[in-house]
Amino acid sequence: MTRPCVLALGFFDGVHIGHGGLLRRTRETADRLGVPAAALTFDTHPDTLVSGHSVPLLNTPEDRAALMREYYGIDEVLTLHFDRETMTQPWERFAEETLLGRYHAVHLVCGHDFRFGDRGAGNPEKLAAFCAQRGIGFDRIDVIELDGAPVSSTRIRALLEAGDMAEAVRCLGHPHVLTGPVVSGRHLGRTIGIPTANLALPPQLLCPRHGVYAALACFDGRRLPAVVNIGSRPTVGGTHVTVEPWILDFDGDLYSRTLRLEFYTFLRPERKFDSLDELRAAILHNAEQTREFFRDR
Ligand SMILES: Cc1cc2nc3c(=O)[nH]c(=O)nc-3n(C[C@H](O)[C@H](O)[C@H](O)COP(=O)(O)O)c2cc1C
Ligand SMILES: Nc1ncnc2c1ncn2[C@@H]1O[C@H](COP(=O)(O)OP(=O)(O)OP(=O)(O)O)[C@@H](O)[C@H]1O
Repeated sequence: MTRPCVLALGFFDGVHIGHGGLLRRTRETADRLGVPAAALTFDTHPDTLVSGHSVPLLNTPEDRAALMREYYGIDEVLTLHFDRETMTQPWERFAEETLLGRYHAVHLVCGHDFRFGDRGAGNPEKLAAFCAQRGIGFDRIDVIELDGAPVSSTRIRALLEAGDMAEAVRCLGHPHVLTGPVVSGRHLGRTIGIPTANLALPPQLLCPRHGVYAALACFDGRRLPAVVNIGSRPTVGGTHVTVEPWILDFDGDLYSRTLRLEFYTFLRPERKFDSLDELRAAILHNAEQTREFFRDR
């Protein structure tokens, strides 16, 4: 960032409705000050280094940035490298050198529980005092709850692992997004009249519960209903997990193209069927459910 900006602070995995309050305030303040609205995120989830366990993420960095732009009009998403040095930096130094020095923030926005710097010593109260001393604007956004509990990336990860896509979508405020290149499958789908595109699941991403979902497939400015299987395809002896959409009302080649899937609801768990005929009948039924789901939307 080379110009002054209003800067939202956090990681923003999922870009959920809790983040939304903060990002909306960032956009409004930027408009008032006549500067760009920016959001900070990291290339690695801080908890991966802090706790030593990798955090399976809801979005790739590209999708995270796209969602912040699309839904909240954020102009610039700043992805900072997170390593041991970032983790052990005293909070004042991070605020001074990175937020103000490198990114030229003239106004900072963070959430109620934002922690940063060595041992998480930086918090909204300290940041408010730091900003007041330097004549920098500051907002701390109150927690946003749904059904009596805070919305968080952790809550949404648990919902996806349990297959509760519809509830995850309520917390997100938009469909769950997965974007990736279309890779080659075994071309068995075509032989049962169900051509599917295979999407490679980026390695750091969380895999939702194995099963069948109603989604929209987005490519070339089109948005078409798709019925998607996530799983290892036990009926045909699959070995690894794939994300396989059957894009309804589409006939064409998508190999090596980039496809964005927008997931809305879970239809059923993945199963090992006794025959390909049974599998085919189940998929046709799921396709009908998907058409029905999107009929009035
Ligand atoms: C909507 C949908 C639902 C599916 N459900 C299952 C399932 O429950 N069990 C299973 O073993 N495979 C399931 N599959 C995967 C199929 O076995 C797979 O699409 C087919 O074998 C083609 O694989 P290929 O792309 O490698 O050619 C499903 C696929 C789709 C598109
Ligand atoms: N429900 C919420 N209401 C208001 N602000 C939120 C909410 N959830 C997160 N924030 C704020 O949004 C920013 C980004 O949040 P961040 O992605 O770091 O956490 P999170 O969504 O709570 O995820 P986690 O579950 O990993 O803690 C932070 O400043 C955080 O305080």
